[in-house]
Amino acid sequence: MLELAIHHRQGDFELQADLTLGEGLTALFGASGSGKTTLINIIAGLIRPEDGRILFNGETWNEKGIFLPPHRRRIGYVFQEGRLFPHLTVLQNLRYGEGLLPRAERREDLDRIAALLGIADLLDRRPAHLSGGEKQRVALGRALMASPKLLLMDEPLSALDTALKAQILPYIERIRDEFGVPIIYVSHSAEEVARLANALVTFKGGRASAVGRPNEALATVAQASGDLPAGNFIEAEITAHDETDGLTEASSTAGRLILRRTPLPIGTRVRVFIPVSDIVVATEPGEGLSALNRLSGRVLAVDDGSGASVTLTIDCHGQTIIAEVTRRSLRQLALAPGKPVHLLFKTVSIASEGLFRQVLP
Ligand SMILES: Nc1ncnc2c1ncn2[C@@H]1O[C@H](COP(=O)(O)OP(=O)(O)OP(=O)(O)O)[C@@H](O)[C@H]1O
Repeated sequence: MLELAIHHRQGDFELQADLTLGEGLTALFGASGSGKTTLINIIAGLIRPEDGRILFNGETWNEKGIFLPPHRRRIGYVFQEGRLFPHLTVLQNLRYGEGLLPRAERREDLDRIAALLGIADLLDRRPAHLSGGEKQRVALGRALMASPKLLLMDEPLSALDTALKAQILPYIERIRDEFGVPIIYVSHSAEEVARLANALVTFKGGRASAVGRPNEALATVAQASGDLPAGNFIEAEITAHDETDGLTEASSTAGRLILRRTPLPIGTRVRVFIPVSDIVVATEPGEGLSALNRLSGRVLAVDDGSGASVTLTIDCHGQTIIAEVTRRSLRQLALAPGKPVHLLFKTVSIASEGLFRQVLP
């Protein structure tokens, strides 16, 4: 557990962070210049905060009069560009991280890490002869070889194109799921955050705030980042596959979801993305409709903005879902707080890229 109580000024910028970060992957999300890199540099010990307390699993890293230097914090740091040593081979780059540790503390096995990251065939090459994605996988491997207690990743995918990102994301998921090392991950991409994050910290005006319910906050994050349309994230568990119809069923607090057949096994926890624009709101259950997904709930709030459509916040058995209707529908259906409603959407509204596998700590 990482406990932070930090106040730091640099120039005109002030960072305030009072946070407790736990297991799994915590995403730091916020506009450019909002202080994300400053915070992870403070955690890493690369910046000494003006005033602050950092405790990691009970060990004091920073407090008045105490400053544990970076190399004693046992942190793995992966940057935007891999920053590999150009004169060393992949193998030597990997061994470098390990070499920083006393022999007794070396926990990681090079073969296991090289296999996990798919770099076993690259060990003799130098960074100049690697693709961008390969470099980043080696950078991940080098960080892991130092047997870190905490991994910091500052936009590790942002220098890669979409295809390469898709190639690396599963490796980051495996690190998250198989290493048991907490990860703090800076990202501008809602898609990455949706797929990877167990917890979320957002930054506004230099203030870092932990978000209690990441699924709901993710919808806002998605809109802010512009890489996903306005939508809802629902946490669910895969319960059955229907081979005949090519469908997968998942259960969630909100109700049963019918998805397109996914290869993910039964029992897998997923985060499902449903765009706001695909949800139909009805006051009757509705028969003779093709939409397979039907959730029931109650209107919590009506956001009567200025445009032609109105945003509804609906509570579906504890899961908040956002939907949009026209002003005319609002009137005709007499939608108001407290009104019971049914939400319909098609299975095809859930794109396969809108299904994010989760392993929650
Ligand atoms: N050495 C410095 N001296 C003064 N101000 C600085 C210094 N380094 C960064 N800043 C300022 O601190 C603020 C936070 O910067 P930081 O790099 O932490 O933001 P960020 O959220 O990581 O941004 P990005 O997403 O663009 O990487 C910015 O306003 C930046 O201009």
